[in-house]
Amino acid sequence: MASELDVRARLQRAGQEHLLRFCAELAPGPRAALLAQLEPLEPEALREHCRRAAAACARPPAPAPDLAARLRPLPPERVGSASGVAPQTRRLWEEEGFHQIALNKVAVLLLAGGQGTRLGVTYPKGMYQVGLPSQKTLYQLQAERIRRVEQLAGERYGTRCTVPWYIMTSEFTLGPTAKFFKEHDFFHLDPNDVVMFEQRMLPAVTFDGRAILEQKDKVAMAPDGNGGLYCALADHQVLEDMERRGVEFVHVYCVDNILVRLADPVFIGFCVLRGADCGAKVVEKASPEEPVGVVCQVDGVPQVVEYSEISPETARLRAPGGGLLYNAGNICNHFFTRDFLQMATREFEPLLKPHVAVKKVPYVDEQGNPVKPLEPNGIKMEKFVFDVLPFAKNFVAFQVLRGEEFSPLKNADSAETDNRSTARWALLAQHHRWALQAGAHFLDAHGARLPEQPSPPGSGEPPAICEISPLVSYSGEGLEVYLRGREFRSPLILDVDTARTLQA
Ligand SMILES: CC(=O)N[C@H]1[C@@H](OP(=O)(O)O)O[C@H](CO)[C@@H](O)[C@@H]1O
Repeated sequence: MASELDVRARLQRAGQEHLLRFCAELAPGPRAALLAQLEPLEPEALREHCRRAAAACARPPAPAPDLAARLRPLPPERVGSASGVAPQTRRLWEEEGFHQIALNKVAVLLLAGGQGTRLGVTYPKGMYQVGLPSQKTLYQLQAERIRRVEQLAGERYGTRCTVPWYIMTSEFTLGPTAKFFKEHDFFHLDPNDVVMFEQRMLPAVTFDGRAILEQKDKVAMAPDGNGGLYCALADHQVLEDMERRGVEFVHVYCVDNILVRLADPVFIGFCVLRGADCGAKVVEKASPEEPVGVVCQVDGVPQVVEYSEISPETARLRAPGGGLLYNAGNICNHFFTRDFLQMATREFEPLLKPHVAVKKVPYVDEQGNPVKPLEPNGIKMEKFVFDVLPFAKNFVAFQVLRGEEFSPLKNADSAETDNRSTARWALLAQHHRWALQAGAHFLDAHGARLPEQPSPPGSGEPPAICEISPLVSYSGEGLEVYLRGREFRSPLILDVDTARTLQA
């Protein structure tokens, strides 16, 4: 363990010695904890971090004034579409994706280091359940989709295959996530194929460049953003693990989208056949104000411009056809080749510019009293996972249908959108649609037929409740054998056992 003297000398070099101002009065335990927290902070990096934060704060807030003039939509040749192509083309992409999965060349990587502040929970978002009849959590849905996609690929190619699941956590989420997976027996995945690793934390900084003490014995730290991925991959030799397993293609996604298609064979196949090193799934933006990044070009180079960094005027611009000019909403589903990730960790990461978020950060005042600020007082610096896109040699975007693939859980129920109810409805509406397409009919409690029009996205609870286990169907496939021409009382939970009974 580092001595106080040692840590003090390092902090002096970083210009952050004030972090030890209560050290003398701390009991041995808390003092050791504080020193342990401070020890890993590299003096030069800490100095630079605090300087950058203060400098960024001194500039006028985003968006950059000249951004609008440098922005263009992506050229159509860079964009593929899951729904707008001939079925045989889609099948070709899907087949290629399954083939790569069957060859054990595909992994999924979950970004799960966030704190769920907007959602208002103190535990990792993946442990949240939105009130489905099955009470499954986001983690369970994701685990089951992995199992199903492995099964589908395995059946097609007569092999047993594995899609390893890499999970990037943070100091906040690693402990509870690991415990949750153990308690749930890794949702019947092989624990060797679930690899958790931790992203780094960075101190929150005041507007004048001083790292903030949250308690006398604790620095206010925040995860370094989902772009912390690249440092974390290097810190924990994750790419070496991928190489050992023969993984070539990685589907990176964020935890909160209840409809996420893990290792989506169509997306993977599209990217592989296009020879892409880097890809992003997009949906049509729901409105100019929707808080999603836009995939576009800046100075002719593909990039995501985050919702917090585009001006409302630019977001509202219309294309000649009447739709939004910047319509490609980023759903935080990315494709990377392992080679590209290798270069990202070695070469591109140091070039990524951190983004600034001004936040209310609890602190201790000069007397050591804890203060909960009412106004923003601190800066958190984050890197974004998509900021490596401009380095891609061959970037492609892939447009998918919102109702099939995107319903994020961001907010508490008091918000109008992207909350627990909208996520639950999106999944139930999708499964209702799949069941109708497979020829099912639904009855109410009195035995009367329920309406058979699939409800449009965003229209609340579907007329019949039907939840289909991802272990039974990944994207609506294979349901006819259980459902065609049959009547079911709502609610129907089509899990593996029910499916077996129906088939018999
Ligand atoms: C840094 C980053 O990845 N931001 C993403 C991410 O936003 P958050 O508000 O950070 O959850 O997910 C959005 C989709 O849900 C996507 O549109 C956006 O660009």
